[in-house]
Amino acid sequence: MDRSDERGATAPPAIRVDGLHKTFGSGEAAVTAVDDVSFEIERGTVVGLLGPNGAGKTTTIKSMLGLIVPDAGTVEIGGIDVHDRPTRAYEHIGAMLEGARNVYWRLTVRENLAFFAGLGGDSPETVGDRHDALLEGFGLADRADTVVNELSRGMKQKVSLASTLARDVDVVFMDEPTLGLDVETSLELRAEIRRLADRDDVTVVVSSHDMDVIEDICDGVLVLQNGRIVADEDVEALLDVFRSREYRIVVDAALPTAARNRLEDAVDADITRRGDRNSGRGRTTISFTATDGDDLYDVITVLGRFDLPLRDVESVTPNLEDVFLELTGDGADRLPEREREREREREREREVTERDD
Ligand SMILES: Nc1ncnc2c1ncn2[C@@H]1O[C@H](COP(=O)(O)OP(=O)(O)OP(=O)(O)O)[C@@H](O)[C@H]1O
Repeated sequence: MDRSDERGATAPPAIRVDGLHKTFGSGEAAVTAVDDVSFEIERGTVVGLLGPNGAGKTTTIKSMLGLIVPDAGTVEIGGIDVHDRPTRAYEHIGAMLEGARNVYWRLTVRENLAFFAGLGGDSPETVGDRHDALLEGFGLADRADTVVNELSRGMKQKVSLASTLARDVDVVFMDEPTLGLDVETSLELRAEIRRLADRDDVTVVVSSHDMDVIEDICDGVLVLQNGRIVADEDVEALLDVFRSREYRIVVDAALPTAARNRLEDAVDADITRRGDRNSGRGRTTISFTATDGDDLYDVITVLGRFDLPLRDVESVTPNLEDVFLELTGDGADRLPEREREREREREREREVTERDD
């Protein structure tokens, strides 16, 4: 996105990380947690930092926050190098790293907000309106004078996020912001995170294992694996890449063995069959991932050659979790089983629809 100012100069990105490297320990016990990681995050966007356990997410976030000193590489926040000028760089940064544990349970909700604003150097007089708006936005207004200890887990989590935002922040880091919340509270928090970016131009970096949350609120994702970036994409662009590759074709017949063998050879198709084996009738579902532009035509040609009646051809929309698993290879062998389970669900739905027809 072009962030040029009136003089045509381009504003720096909210975050710029270049050549980050961190190894813990030495000799045989050395573990490289982050290995030459570089990326930029634009202002006013929500970006998910994803990766399997041990991929290097926490080390990356802590390096950005100055809590870990990297062996190599630079981090700039709003164009300011955090190593050279830490106080300036961190002036407008908030972090919610340990959920509800980073607020004071013996203080009231409003006292927590005042405390965290004070830590950032804001005086209570100047932040009153901001805090009223936050309390309102998070549905905490009628609990403003309640001691945090007496609140539910979801409310504590909201107080934690509100405290992170209690001072004027431009960039916010969040680690598993919705972990352990009920569905309704999770949705409220997600909406609030989205509003922060859309309305207040705040940049949000979210680390989460919940792909549903990431798909819901993030503009982009950074996927780490073994300390390296394996994807740095817009969520929609990433889904599009996979969307055009997954196909499912249903034919109203059982497949002859020769056809089955051809399809397995040609596109490594996953073939499931329902119906009466003896009569040869039934329905067969052929799922496959196209690796080049001809694969779909090849499959259709084989089906045509065997005179198999086509019932349905669809391109499958994967969700972010499928994409993540495929990118990281984490649980890759679970994919066919997940796909089969979804196909069984769809089959049940079709049967119900057909019965109703
Ligand atoms: N202080 C440390 N000393 C030694 N090794 C460490 C230290 N911190 C992290 N590591 C190692 O570095 C690697 C990356 O860890 P990191 O915590 O950054 O991963 P992560 O992606 O945040 O994982 P998780 O999702 O499990 O929190 C892991 O192999 C971890 O064991």
